[in-house]
Amino acid sequence: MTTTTTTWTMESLRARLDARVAVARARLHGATVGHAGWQGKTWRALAWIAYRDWMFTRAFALWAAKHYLAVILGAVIAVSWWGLLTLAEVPGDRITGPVLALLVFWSPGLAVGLFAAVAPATYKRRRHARAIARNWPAVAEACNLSTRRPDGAVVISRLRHVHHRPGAVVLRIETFSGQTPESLHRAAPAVASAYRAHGFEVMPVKPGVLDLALFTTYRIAPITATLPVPEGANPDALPVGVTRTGHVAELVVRGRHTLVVGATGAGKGSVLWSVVGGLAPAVHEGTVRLWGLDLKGGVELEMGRALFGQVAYDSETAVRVLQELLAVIDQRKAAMRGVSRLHVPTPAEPLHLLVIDELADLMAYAEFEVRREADRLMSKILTQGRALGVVVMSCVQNPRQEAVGQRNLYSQKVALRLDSDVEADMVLGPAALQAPAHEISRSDPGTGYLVREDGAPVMVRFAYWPDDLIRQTATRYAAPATHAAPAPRDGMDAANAWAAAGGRLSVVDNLDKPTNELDGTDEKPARVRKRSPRKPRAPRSTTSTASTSTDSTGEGAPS
Ligand SMILES: Nc1ncnc2c1ncn2[C@@H]1O[C@H](COP(=O)(O)OP(=O)(O)OP(=O)(O)O)[C@@H](O)[C@H]1O
Repeated sequence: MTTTTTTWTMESLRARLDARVAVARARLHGATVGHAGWQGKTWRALAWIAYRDWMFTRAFALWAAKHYLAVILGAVIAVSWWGLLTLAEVPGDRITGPVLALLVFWSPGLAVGLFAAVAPATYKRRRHARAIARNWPAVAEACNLSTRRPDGAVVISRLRHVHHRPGAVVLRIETFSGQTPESLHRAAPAVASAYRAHGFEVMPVKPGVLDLALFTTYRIAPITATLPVPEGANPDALPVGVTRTGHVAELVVRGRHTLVVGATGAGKGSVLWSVVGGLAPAVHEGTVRLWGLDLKGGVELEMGRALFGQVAYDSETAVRVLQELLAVIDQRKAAMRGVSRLHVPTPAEPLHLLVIDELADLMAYAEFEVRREADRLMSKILTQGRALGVVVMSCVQNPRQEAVGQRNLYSQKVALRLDSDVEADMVLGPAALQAPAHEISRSDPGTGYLVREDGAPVMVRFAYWPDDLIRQTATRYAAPATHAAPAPRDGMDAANAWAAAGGRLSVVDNLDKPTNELDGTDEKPARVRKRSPRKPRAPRSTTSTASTSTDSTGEGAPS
């Protein structure tokens, strides 16, 4: 009881102290550099001078500490010289000579100080790089990047150079003869830990040489998307955000199924719209055709409805959409047999991308019959569609088996913030070690790990797509009428977008049609059987899909 009271008191004291310090800092800031007008400008100028002065003094002091003999010798010579001149009462100037002597000994330190004052950031980076290089032999030995030759000499992997990128310091490391590149990969976590990095990324440069990026920050600053341009809409390298090294993060859409997993509020919308919005110019051009399933009643997709050919907002329609997509696969199979092994999108034969927002609504929470049919169709699409130009991007909150039974059929994964390490492991498998998605902060929505086919995870901050931008993109790049234009709905975004885009399909044409019906489609709607009382089920070991085909290339036989 006493302990609780003490803890509470200590905590409340600390909180009050923190609050007071924060208020005092804010006041000081407001009264000095944050002040508007000439007073603020004067304070800012003084702060600038003080900082440069501090950098000069610090750099010189560090140099002097290292070269203390030169410093002492210079001081002794200068003082002695001046003393002798004074004692001997030599007429004339007694200062210039001793000062020049001092400068001769101290000039390297003064030059370093001047450099630090003029370019403080570069100075700091260089010092950091030198410290890393200095520690490298010890780190390399401790991380098993060394070997002892028969003559007793110790050979370590060579650190070619160290350079800085925004948020990261990159070590270029070279193998010694007899060492495999895999050993460098294996040692990467230990090296990152030795340098107290927030994370790491391994990028092969050429045989035997790789770049090891050590992250100096855990966060990637948020970015907001802008209206996409046609040059960017490349399904082979679609820009979707930024990496921790400040590079543009690119997602391969063609030939890959993508699974996006993230807890609620993790930013799945950012991934979805980065892909859909990024591809919008290609959609408009006709080389990409979008299909959408949004069983949350269209809350997400309706905003950019004009970009989609077909959408389904309920599970029965979703099954029909899946059947139509499977029909595309069957047609393509016949057309491509013996001609090509990877579909090349053209306006006549576009890349079909099925976007599913909340996969669990279809695969786990729908009626049993619907679930079973959806599971069968999805398995076929996932195993056969990839090379035929039919790819899937599924977003889901819960990565557990019943929700994403086919997760092994997705060739690349995006793990946004997850609730536990078990979930990270479930989604990413062995890559979870390098991609702790459960450690992503709640305050960083849109941040996640992209794990491509090669299994190497890259931390990415996906671009944020505000609602207005989505509407604007849908208006500017609406899908062609041949992509089964949406039937305008009263008061809904798609209708507005479509009308603004020129309404290539007249409202009247569509009035009597169900929203997502294809023109000229003579397919019958999916037969959804009424649910009968369920018999007690025998326990299942695994779902049929996962057990029959785990071929990550997606070319295995359908279940
Ligand atoms: N890339 C981003 N940068 C900054 N903020 C973002 C980003 N992505 C999302 N957010 C913020 O996080 C909020 C939640 O994002 P979003 O709706 O996409 O999450 P979600 O994973 O789809 O959640 P749910 O599964 O509950 O629908 C957004 O309203 C937005 O404020």
